[in-house]
Parts: sequence; structure tokens; C-alpha cells
Amino acid sequence: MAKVLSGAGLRGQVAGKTALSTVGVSGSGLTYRGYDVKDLAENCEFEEVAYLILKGKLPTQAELDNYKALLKRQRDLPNALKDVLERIPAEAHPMDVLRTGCSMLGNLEIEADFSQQDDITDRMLACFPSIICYWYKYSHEGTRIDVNTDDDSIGAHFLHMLHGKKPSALHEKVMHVSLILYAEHEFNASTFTARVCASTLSDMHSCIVGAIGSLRGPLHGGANEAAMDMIERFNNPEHAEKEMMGMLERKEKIMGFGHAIYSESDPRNAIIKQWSEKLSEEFGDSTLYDVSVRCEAVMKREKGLFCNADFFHASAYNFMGIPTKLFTPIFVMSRLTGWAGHVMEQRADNRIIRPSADYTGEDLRKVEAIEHRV
Ligand SMILES: CC(=O)SCCNC(=O)CCNC(=O)[C@H](O)C(C)(C)COP(=O)(O)OP(=O)(O)OC[C@H]1O[C@@H](n2cnc3c(N)ncnc32)[C@H](O)[C@@H]1OP(=O)(O)O
Ligand SMILES: O=C([O-])CC(=O)C(=O)O
Repeated sequence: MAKVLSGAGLRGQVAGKTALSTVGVSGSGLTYRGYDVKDLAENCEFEEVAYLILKGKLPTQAELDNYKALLKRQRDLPNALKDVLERIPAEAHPMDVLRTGCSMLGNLEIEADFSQQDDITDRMLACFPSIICYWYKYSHEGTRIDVNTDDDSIGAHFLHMLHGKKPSALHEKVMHVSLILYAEHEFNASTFTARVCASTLSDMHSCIVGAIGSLRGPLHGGANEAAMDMIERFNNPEHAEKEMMGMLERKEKIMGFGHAIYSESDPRNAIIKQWSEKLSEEFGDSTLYDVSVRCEAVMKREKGLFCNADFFHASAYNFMGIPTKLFTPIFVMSRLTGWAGHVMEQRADNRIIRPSADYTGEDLRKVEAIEHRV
């Protein structure tokens, strides 16, 4: 049964056009430029999907090799940006660090005109993992890491900087899958933020800074961190069930469940769930996975709600040794492709986005002299 898309939150209202993705269209679930996300996650690397979203087609082998080489060359950070990152305290949230990092980059490498939008986007794609890890390692361990790794992919580059060694083939593969799943999702809140900003003819960095701010919230990308905070409190599936029943009784919102558009399932969940299970086997302790499976069953039984893309990402990232507060920044590393793709689309056929509001305030009245006001 399709979800009724009406009411508050602009639900169900068409706010523009896109050729980038379809969400919740029956029979396909989620497609990027006509390709099923499942097909892409099974058969592609993240860089192929980034190319698809940003350049409009899947690359040939030669195009992919060139694209990866181009991204690899741009991993380094300007010293002025490193200086700024070194001043941000360890207690800061990495999403705020990324927001600041992106903004600083926009001061140092300005998008002077829209003909530069492809280069500007590729540069951000190449260096966002460096921004996250440079700050994380400096603020938490006092080390200035070399952000020029020779890793083949963005996911491996990120894990290498984080853990100080090259990731296993399994971990690199899961990063490809994860980044593909998070890459694009039509007019979600953060993408819409980017498009609104783009519609004023602002620069690419400003659009991405705004989108990072929107993604940060726990009702959107921040849900993967909130889900992790919850599941790590549960010792085993029985404990999880008992605690969840209490949360539901208290009418608490359970992060990682439900969706604004999907009615029965989020097609990304089955894919990341399967990889989380594989990682749990390699990890040698499946508690977090088993707890997650029980949470899924309880929510289905009690509320008819399903896991969205974020829920099993929590256990998957944890099994790869990724600190919880870096979960949503990984989402940014990926969704940057969708955001930039939408900014480019908006620019190509633009009218400033400016909806109207139903006024609920006072009728017209006169300003009272200050001595008569109460
Ligand atoms: C990658 C992503 O951004 S995916 C989304 C990540 N966000 C989360 O996981 C946060 C938790 N989920 C939610 O808050 C919501 O499901 C959203 C924000 C994703 C969608 O919001 P909406 O479209 O407004 O939800 P929807 O209309 O389906 O809600 C229907 C009912 O289910 C309830 N509900 C929805 N999700 C949840 C949840 N996770 N836990 C408990 N109850 C829920 C709502 O409170 C609502 O109940 P009500 O009618 O009594 O108020
Ligand atoms: O579409 C949405 O509302 C949220 C979402 O799943 C995403 O952005 O990936």
C-alpha cells in the first residue's frame, strides 16, 4: 500500500524536476539515472556511481581510471585549511568540522563562475575524507597525518587514514556499497536545502555547507549515529526487546526507522543489512547484529515500521572500527555527489525557489508609543 503523501512538511508536493533519481516508484524502489541501486551496489565501485551522477553516464574503464587518478591527485589539503582544522577542539562534532572545512575551502578555492562547478565538486569529493581524518587524528591523537594515501578508492583512503593501515578487501567493498547507497535520494531535506541555495545563484561551497547542516539532524543523516547510541546500550536481543518496548510505551522516536516517502521498506536496508551480517562474522562477535535484527522485528511487529538506510549502517560501521561520531560525515562523503548533481540541475534550469506561507499572526495594527507598551 502506497504511503499517503499529504499534510505538513511539503509532503507529496512536487517542488521541481530531476533526472537524477526516483524514490519509492513502485517496482523499482530507488534508481539513479535509471539504474536500480541494488544493481549498482552489486556491480559498481562508488567512483563509477559518482561519475554516473555527476557526469551523466557510467564510465568506461578508461574514463573510470582517469577519474580515480584525478581524485587521487587532489586529496591534499591547503595549509590554511589544516591550520583551521587544528584549532577545532576534539569535543566538536565532526559534522560541524566538515561544515567549517567546506566553508574554509570555499574561501581558499573560490568558485569564480559556474564553468568551474565540475572541478570544484571533484575537489570536494577528493578531499572531504582528508578533512575529516586530518581533524580527527590531530584533535584526538595529536598527530598530523599524511592525507596523500595511494589507495585506489575514496572508501579505502578514508579507512587507511583513520586506522593507519590499508583496509581489508571486505572493508573496502563495504565502503563502496555504503557510499553507493547513500549517494543520492531525490528531494530529501539536505538536497532540497542545496537546491534552494543554488536557486539564488550562490556558489557550490555555500550550497554544500547548507546541505551538511541539514543532514546533521537526527531526523535525517544523524539517525545512523543515534541508532548506534541506542543499540550499543543493549546487551543481547532479549534486553533490546525489553528496552524497545519501554521506549515505544513512552512514545519515544526510534532512530533508524520509518521514512518520509517509502511505505513498506527502504530498498537500501536489505543491502546494508546483508553486509553488516558478513562483517559480524568476520568480527567474531555478532551481538550488535543480533540486537539490530531483534530491533527490526520488534518495530515491525509493534508499529509496522521498517529500518531505513541508516539502521544497519550503524552496526556495519561499528564492525569496521569507525567511531560513531564519524558515521554522518561518511554520509556526506557520499551524498556530496547527489547534492552537487542537484545544484548543477538547478542551475541549468533555474528560477529562484520562493514558496508562500499561510499567515497565522496578528491583524494589521499600529505601533504604540514605547511608554504605553506593556
Ligand atoms: C537517510 C535518512 O535520512 S532516512 C531517515 C532517518 N531518520 C530517522 O531514522 C529518524 C526516525 N524516523 C522519523 O523520525 C520519521 O520516520 C521520518 C522523519 C523519517 C519520516 O517522518 P514522517 O514522514 O513525518 O513520518 P510518518 O508520517 O511516516 O509517521 C507516521 C507515524 O509513525 C510514527 N513514527 C515514524 N517514525 C517513527 C520512529 N522512527 N519511531 C517511532 N515512531 C515513528 C510517527 O510519529 C507518526 O505517528 P503519529 O501519526 O502518531 O504522529
Ligand atoms: O529521502 C529522505 O527523506 C531521506 C533519505 O532517505 C535520504 O536522504 O537518503
